[in-house]
Amino acid sequence: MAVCRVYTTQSLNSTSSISTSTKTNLDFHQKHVVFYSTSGKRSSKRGSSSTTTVITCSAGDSQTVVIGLAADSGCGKSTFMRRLTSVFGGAAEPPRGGNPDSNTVISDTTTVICLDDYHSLDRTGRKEKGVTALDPRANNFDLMYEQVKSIKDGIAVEKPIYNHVTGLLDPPELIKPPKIFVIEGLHPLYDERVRDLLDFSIYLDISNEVKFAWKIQRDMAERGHSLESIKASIEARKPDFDAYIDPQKQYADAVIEVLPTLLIPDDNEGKVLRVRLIMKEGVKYFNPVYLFDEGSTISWIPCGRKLTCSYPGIKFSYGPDTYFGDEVSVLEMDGQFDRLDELIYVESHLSSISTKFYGEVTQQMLKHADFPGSNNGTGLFQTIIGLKIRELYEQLVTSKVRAPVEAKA
Ligand SMILES: Nc1ncnc2c1ncn2[C@@H]1O[C@H](COP(=O)(O)OP(=O)(O)OP(=O)(O)O)[C@@H](O)[C@H]1O
Ligand SMILES: O=C(CO)[C@H](O)[C@H](O)COP(=O)(O)O
Repeated sequence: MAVCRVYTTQSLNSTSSISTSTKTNLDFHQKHVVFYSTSGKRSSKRGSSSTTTVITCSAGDSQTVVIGLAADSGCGKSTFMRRLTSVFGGAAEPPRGGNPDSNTVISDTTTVICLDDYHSLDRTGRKEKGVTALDPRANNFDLMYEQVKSIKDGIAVEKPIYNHVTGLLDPPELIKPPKIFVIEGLHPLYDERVRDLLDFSIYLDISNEVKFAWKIQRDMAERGHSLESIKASIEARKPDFDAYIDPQKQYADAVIEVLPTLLIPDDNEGKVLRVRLIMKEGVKYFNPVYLFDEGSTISWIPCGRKLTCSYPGIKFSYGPDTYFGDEVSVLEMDGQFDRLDELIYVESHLSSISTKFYGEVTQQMLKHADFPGSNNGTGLFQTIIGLKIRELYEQLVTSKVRAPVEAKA
């Protein structure tokens, strides 16, 4: 039996609204049928209005795994996504022939959407109402929930697009259910209904000092912003970041925390990083990585004959802990690698890293040696989480395939 959803999109000036209803037993047999009946004019220009009705159906046999990646802007989400899609193979590109300013990235197996597309207020609308994009009032969580649920149910959706170039809400784009659907952005863990749809979630927790250093590097060097304007933008976002973004980390299955190094006393350069991978215990299909001996508390300096280290060296730590009242395992790396090919030495001492062959972590890291963070724990832990997501996907799919067979027996 097909399950169909009917979307009616209306946009007027700086706001947009999409209403949905679900219908079963409709006589649609194809998997992702999309019917458009458009009344009014579809347009991205301010001051115009448009109405679009879209019906999408699913045959009900989908196996989409949904992953949430939360972080503030400029905290490495895109870099992480490039590492993740690379683990699954194939190139990741924006939708072909679509809006050139689309925020979506698609590969053979994964579709990554940016939750900025659920801003309900455009740039002018936010300014008029005096709210930031981090404020839940500037975002449409009902639609986010409806559409993530549809994709999980195997139903294609017409997702809005927030255009970062113009600051306007553009006409929607068609998103078909992929094998792995990643929702990345400011609020993937904010709304309980959306949170409950996630098969796995990650929060990138970048400390203020490091965030500032990265922002300067990108926005000054690549975007021509002044130091004062970067400082002002970080300060202006801080109250809403503290109120709405940061608290989401308590819900994440894995948190990658990035802090200044402890190896250099009073370091304020922000180049050498202490990175902590905080992994919740008891998450289905996710077994935390460990160093040497599962559950023990370990401190390890790998520098010496097999790993070349210059000042200030490298220190790993591992052990059990609690995080927001939950039991977790924490793997920490402070310092940076001099020679990435020697990472194999470290990899061989890590267990439960979900590789398919010896040295796969090192291979992935070498493949993307030019990505930011490849010489430290950010790149290492993002790569490992990518491999864990691949394993989780494979186990989830296997369990779904087995379930009906077992039920019959
Ligand atoms: N691991 C890292 N080490 C050093 N710098 C990094 C790291 N990750 C990201 N950066 C810096 O931060 C910038 C932003 O990274 P990226 O584009 O991946 O973040 P984002 O969260 O997707 O940003 P936005 O939401 O603004 O698009 C990069 O250009 C780089 O300068
Ligand atoms: O926090 C952000 C997430 O990327 C952006 O600032 C937000 O989406 C608003 O975008 P813009 O600044 O382009 O209007």
